[in-house]
Amino acid sequence: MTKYVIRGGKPLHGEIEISGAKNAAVAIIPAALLVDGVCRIENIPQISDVTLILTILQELGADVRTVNRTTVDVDCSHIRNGKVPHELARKIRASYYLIGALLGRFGSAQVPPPGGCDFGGRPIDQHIKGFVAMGAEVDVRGGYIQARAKGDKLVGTQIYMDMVSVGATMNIMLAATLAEGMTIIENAAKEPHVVDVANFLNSMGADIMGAGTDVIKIKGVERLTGGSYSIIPDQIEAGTYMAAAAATGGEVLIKNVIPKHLECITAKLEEMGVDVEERDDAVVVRRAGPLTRTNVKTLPYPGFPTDMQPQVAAVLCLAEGTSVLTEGVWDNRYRYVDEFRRMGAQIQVDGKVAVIEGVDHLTGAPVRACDLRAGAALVIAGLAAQGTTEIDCIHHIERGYEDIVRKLSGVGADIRVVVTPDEEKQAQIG
Ligand SMILES: CC(=O)N[C@H]1[C@@H](OP(=O)(O)OP(=O)(O)OC[C@H]2O[C@@H](n3ccc(=O)[nH]c3=O)[C@H](O)[C@@H]2O)O[C@H](CO)[C@@H](O)[C@@H]1O
Ligand SMILES: C=C(OP(=O)(O)O)C(=O)O
Repeated sequence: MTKYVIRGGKPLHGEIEISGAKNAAVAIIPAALLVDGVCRIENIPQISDVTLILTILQELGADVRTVNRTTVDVDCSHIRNGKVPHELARKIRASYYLIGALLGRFGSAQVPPPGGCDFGGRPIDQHIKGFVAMGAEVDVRGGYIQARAKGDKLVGTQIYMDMVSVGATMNIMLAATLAEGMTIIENAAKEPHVVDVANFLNSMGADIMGAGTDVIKIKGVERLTGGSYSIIPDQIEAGTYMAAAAATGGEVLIKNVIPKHLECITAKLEEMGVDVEERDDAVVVRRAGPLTRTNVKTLPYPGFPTDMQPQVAAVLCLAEGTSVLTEGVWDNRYRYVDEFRRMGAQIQVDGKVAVIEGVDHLTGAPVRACDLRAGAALVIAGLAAQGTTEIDCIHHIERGYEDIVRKLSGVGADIRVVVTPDEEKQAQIG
């Protein structure tokens, strides 16, 4: 088994460079399926979710060429509309974007239900409602979501989302790009990655207006041709390192960010006594004094992101006083709390509300990452804790953080990857 071993208690000092956004990349790569030409995609994060989604595109016949560490050329001119393989699709949530993209390009799609972090249910009824409104028939047969346009093409229409859904907004946008006429998404999600996907599609020849507001208008076009596009920096990766600096103390310059995207996180850290200085494309996070309690509720953008909820919980565990954390997006995103308790955290959970009693210090312990951000939160807790923390199931963390060990070591953290002898032996045997 591969673990992270962290000897905590060291304030972080130095600089960290943020990679491209996971949640934009895993939608932009499937969006390339709509393009009849070469898309050069830059600032791609090196994470396992990206590798997987690129592999799925290759299985569908896309030509994927690595240009350099963060750039790929994706040519989907000659793709087939095959079934998306189960074993790949079920490993990630973002495989659901293949439904919108293939349906938009070919008028039909066969994609297994998605995977991703387990927060209770992760329904896709709003995605399906959108496809159906545009003239598709959708059912589940033989373990596949089967979607087919009744006519030759999908037809634009007005779609009112029952709740703000990032995934459904982007999936409908993908399906509508090559549809006939105008699609209007009302009550659309406004996340930075929604805007990024719209900008990517527009740069390839789409006609999308209003991304970043709650009404998005997509005028269908005949064809998308190639181009080049650079993915935005990862808001959540940046927020995670901001939380790490807040929890450990010290001073960290976090580079290659869009400070506007971080304001929801910055505001909460400042309430907790952390100093955040905004620069053009960087933030400096400093903490010298004690952390103070606050309340946090996760909400769709520009609210506090649910993908930062476990990481901010790690900081609140060390804040003086009682903090109330409310999860406003998912039913069950507190599965990590038992692992925090192993480190001495005092947290009570009742439904969507967690009450956190700050403690003077956490202590290192063997813990397990149950999902991506829960794993990142354990890293933060381990960095701040006294003693040694061993985190297993780190494959969850590697779905979404490029080079986390190198980046943290670069700011003075004592964190190592340890492969247990059993695994080493297996690797030698081949
Ligand atoms: C609003 C929000 O913060 N969404 C996050 C969510 O997006 P993701 O796309 O996974 O989730 P959604 O935004 O779609 O879900 C938001 C809420 O809507 C509900 N829902 C969603 C779709 C649907 O068809 N039916 C339905 O009921 C969900 O149960 C959830 O309560 O995880 C992504 C990856 O971690 C993040 O990048 C997104 O920022
Ligand atoms: C939950 C996340 O990812 P996914 O939806 O891909 O599981 C995340 O990015 O925080």
